[in-house]
Amino acid sequence: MTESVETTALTPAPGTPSPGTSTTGAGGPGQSGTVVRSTVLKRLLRNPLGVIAMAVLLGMALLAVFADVLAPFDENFANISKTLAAPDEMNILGTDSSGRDVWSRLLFGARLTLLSAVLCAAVAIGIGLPAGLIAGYYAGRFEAISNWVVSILMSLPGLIVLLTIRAAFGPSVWIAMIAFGILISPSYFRLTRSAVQSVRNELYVDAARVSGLSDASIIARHIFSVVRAPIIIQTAAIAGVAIAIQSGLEFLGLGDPAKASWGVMLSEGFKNVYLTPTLLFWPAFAMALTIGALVLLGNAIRDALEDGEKIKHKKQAAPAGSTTARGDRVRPSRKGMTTVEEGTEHHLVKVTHLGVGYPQADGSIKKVVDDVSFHVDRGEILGIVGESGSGKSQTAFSILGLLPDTARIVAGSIQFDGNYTVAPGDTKVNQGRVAALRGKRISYIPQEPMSNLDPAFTIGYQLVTPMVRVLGISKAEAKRRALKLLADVGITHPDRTFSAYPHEVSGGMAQRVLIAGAISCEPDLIIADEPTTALDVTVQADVLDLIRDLQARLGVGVLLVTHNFGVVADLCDRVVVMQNGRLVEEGPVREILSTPKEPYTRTLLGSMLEGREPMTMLVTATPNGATS
Ligand SMILES: Nc1ncnc2c1ncn2[C@@H]1O[C@H](COP(=O)(O)OP(=O)(O)OP(=O)(O)O)[C@@H](O)[C@H]1O
Repeated sequence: MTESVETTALTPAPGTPSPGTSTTGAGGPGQSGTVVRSTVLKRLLRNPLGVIAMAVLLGMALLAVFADVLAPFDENFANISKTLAAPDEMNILGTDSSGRDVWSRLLFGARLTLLSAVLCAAVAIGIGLPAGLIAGYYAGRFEAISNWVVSILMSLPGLIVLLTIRAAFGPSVWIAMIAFGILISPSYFRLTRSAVQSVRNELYVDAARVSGLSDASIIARHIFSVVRAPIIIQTAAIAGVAIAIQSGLEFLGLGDPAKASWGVMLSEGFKNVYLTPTLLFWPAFAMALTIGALVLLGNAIRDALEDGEKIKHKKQAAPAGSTTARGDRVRPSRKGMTTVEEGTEHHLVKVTHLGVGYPQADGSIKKVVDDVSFHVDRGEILGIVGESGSGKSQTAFSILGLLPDTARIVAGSIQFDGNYTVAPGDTKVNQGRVAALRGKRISYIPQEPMSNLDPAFTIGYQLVTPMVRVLGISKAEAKRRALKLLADVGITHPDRTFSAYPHEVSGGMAQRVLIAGAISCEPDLIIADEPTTALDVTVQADVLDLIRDLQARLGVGVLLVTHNFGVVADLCDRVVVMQNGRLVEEGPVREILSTPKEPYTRTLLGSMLEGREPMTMLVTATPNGATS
């Protein structure tokens, strides 16, 4: 997830297992090459059909662009003494019933026909793509209204609408194509919206949000990349349909007779089909060639995108971790402490009587966090422990400002470094304030490392981009820092991991990458949500060691969400025990472990000692908070 920057040099912790020993993939031993993605264009050029299609379309485009130069006559120049003439030196494809040169009209017709197809596709994309992106990403009211508009547009009889527009505005091909573009924009809308919906809730999108990226950046970087390919394929098909529709209208005699187009020529040829069949053949041939090339190109692009990956062998990079990980830690001056808002006690994070709830169908609000208070200071690790569904993540997400839209703050407040991100009486987290903190002063280590990395980008890219944006450093500098960070978190071959895609590394290595990203902006607070749950047991200890080591070196505050008291005992200074959304007990870890006061804490501890993980309800809570 987070991708940001570390300016310090970290020394691996004594006792930290040999980096990379527990990982596979890019850093795995014995790997002789790295999987890389060849570009779509290269794959397209290797497909003969793709090359033919591109050549045909390029040829058509060149003929259209240079029509003025290549055409021996004006499109409407008529030699009435030479009608329906056979091909000769002057008129290489003959003349039509008005004595106009067929070759010249084909060239000018190509210009009009291709431009009108481009206009139609541009209008459809211009409306459908942004609307689909917004509706898919934000959902809510915009999506509901868009769905209505789309349904209305789709229920309109297209041909009748076009005929009406022709009657109202005259035989303009441009107006007809704009109207047709609007009529087919729902196809782009629906395509885009469903593609966005499929990734909207991916963890790497949440992770990008946590790393401080704005919605616009997330859409441009993570969401748009998902719809780009289908849009290109669809455009090839739509352009072909636009040519067919436009020519069809003109064939019916609804076009502008003053302009040469393939449709007008078809109509003219049809009238004289018995006298000069070639008049019909040439525009039909040009249309078939162009539409066929568009269809083939769409297929070739689809094949190129589905063509997976190839193995590119390259020299093994020398291990960099051992050397680059060494060095004295120079922690640059931290952002100044902000002023403490009046009437507050200063802590790094202070949660006071927090309540979070979700409105129910009957109008009531179901509280999932109820009257929870705790604080985290710099340099300490606070654990929030509790069984599944006890409200740990909802509490952490309240601090991160990542609660779902439907969630309500029903009570209490949250302060970060003295300033309210949820002020008393607020019903929502102050997104303006939290967005400025996320990725910079608050970072997040997620539960599932793999889902929090965008599969479409290399690990290096995902580390470098936020550094460039947040720290304002050059790409080269960001790359240098990223490589060092990767070495610092115990990755054996930072170079190789840097250029690897997420699917090429193991879960343990991905979690190390995310930890590198989380510390890269020197945050004041790291929120780690079950950071080891998704990992192999053999890797869990490594990752916990790493978090402990980094926390001690950087002096940051850590809020560790876990259901596992073993992890708390291993890592935390203080612990908060939660059950059914309420805080059951709080105190120093040693104290809670040795003399737990509450029965629920004892049960939770008991399950740990028995080696069970308390993932399910252990104790039934009574309404007053007591346990049975
Ligand atoms: N979007 C939502 N709408 C309604 N209820 C929700 C929503 N998200 C979470 N909840 C409820 O909030 C309660 C607390 O959930 P939370 O995710 O904080 O639990 P948790 O202690 O972190 O559990 P886990 O370890 O399984 O993640 C649960 O009962 C859950 O069903």
